[in-house]
This record gives sequence, structure tokens and C-alpha cells, in this order.
Amino acid sequence: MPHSNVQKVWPEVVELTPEQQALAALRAEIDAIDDQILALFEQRLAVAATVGRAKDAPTGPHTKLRPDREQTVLSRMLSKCRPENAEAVEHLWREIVGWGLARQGRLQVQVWAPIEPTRAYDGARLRFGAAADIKMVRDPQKALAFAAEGHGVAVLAINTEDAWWMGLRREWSMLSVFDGYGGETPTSLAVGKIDPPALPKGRRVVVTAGGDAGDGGGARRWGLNTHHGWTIALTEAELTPGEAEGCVGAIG
Ligand SMILES: C=C(O[C@@H]1C=C(C(=O)O)C=C[C@H]1O)C(=O)O
Repeated sequence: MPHSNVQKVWPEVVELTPEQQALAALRAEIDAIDDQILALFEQRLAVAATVGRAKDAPTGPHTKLRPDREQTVLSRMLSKCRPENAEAVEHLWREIVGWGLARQGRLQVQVWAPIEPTRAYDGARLRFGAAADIKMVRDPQKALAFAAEGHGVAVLAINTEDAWWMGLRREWSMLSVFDGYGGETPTSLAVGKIDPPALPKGRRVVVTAGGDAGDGGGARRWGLNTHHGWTIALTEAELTPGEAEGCVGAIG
């Protein structure tokens, strides 16, 4: 009987070794899990898009980004996961939330960090995920103007000579600090047109005249930078962002 080429190359019965069978079964299990993750992820994206429509119109006063809600989503997942998975869960949920936000409009991020640009850029990428459109820029004032017009957010270095942060008390009072990057003592801050009640829970950011004297009452305080007698600091004092004098935001 004549044999076709196909039959010669692929014998009819392929004997799998027990190891190959076990591997194939595990991969089938992963495929089934992936199908479930995909269905749930797409369902979540659709809900996020609907949430976006329930917020301000695109021309509304604040960006769609809600740091307080993102903090709640993340800490809920971190409190439920196994400790050994915490790092993976945190990064994955930053991505998930980043794509949820992108369904309401892609987030534009302008990063200005002349001293440690890659550190600030990496901080922004980890925070906002692959969904964000992140650009390095040369002028912090232009990045602040961009954020103030509601086009996106700015990530600006504070370990520099440029005391852009003084403007948060004056011309940029519509902007709030909502995150910090670079470690326990941040070297760059994220700033945006964030609804003050939607700022994260945690340390407040204050810009005050007259050095780094502290708030009294024993609240812990970390000075970040000082310029011509003005200081930007983090404090554990219970100040209300947008209401307390000098409180220009909060970071988690
Ligand atoms: C879905 C929302 O919008 C954005 C996306 C979020 C998410 O995907 O979980 C959370 C907060 C917002 O930045 C929301 O505000 O609930």
C-alpha cells in the first residue's frame, strides 16, 4: 500500500512517555485556568468602562484616576493572597487596574527627573502599568500645566534644585500629590488633578514656610526638600488634603 509523505513524517500512534503525559495534563490545566482568567479579565474591563461613564464627563473637573479606590483594591488582594505571592499579586493587580483605568481613557504620564531618570521612569511604569502612556519631559512647569489642564498626571523629582513643589500652594493649587517613588523617603512625587476625597489614605504631604519644624502633637514628619525657607515634608498628622493649610496631598 502506498504511503503518503504525511504518514511517513507523523506516525498514526504517538506513544507519550508517562512524563510527557503528565506535562500535557498540567498544560491542559493551565489552558483551562487561562480561559477562566481571560473571561473574568474581559468582564472586569467592561465593568471598569461602565464605571468610567458614571464618573465626570471627560471635561469634568478631575481625572478618572481614583488613588483611594486603587489602594483599596490592592490592599484587599494583598490581605487575601498567600504571603509568598504578595509581590506577584501586587504587580499583576497594578496591571489589571491600569487597564481598567485605560478603559476610561488612556492615562498620560509626564515624568521629569534630571538626576535619576530611570528610577523615576521605572517607578511610574510599575505604578501605572503598561497601559499608561509615559513620556520623559524636560520642563517640570510644562508637566504641571499638562496635569492642570486635566490631560494626565506628572511625576516630578524632588531631589533637585528646582522647587516646583512650592507652586502647589500657589499657581498649581488645583493639583494634588497622590503618590511617591524611590523608597520610604520618596525622590519623586506623582501630581494630578485628583478629587481630594479620592486621595489615598496614608502620609500627608505638606508645603510649609519656616523650615521643618514639625506639626506639634508628636506626629512623625519626614523633610523631603527645603528651598528659601519653604519645606516639602511628609507627615502622619491627620490633615485633610485640600482643606488644611499647606496640605497638598497624600501618599499611601
Ligand atoms: C474602575 C474605576 O476606575 C479606575 C480603575 C480602577 C480599577 O480598575 O479597579 C480603580 C480606580 C480607578 O483609578 C473606579 O474608580 O472604581
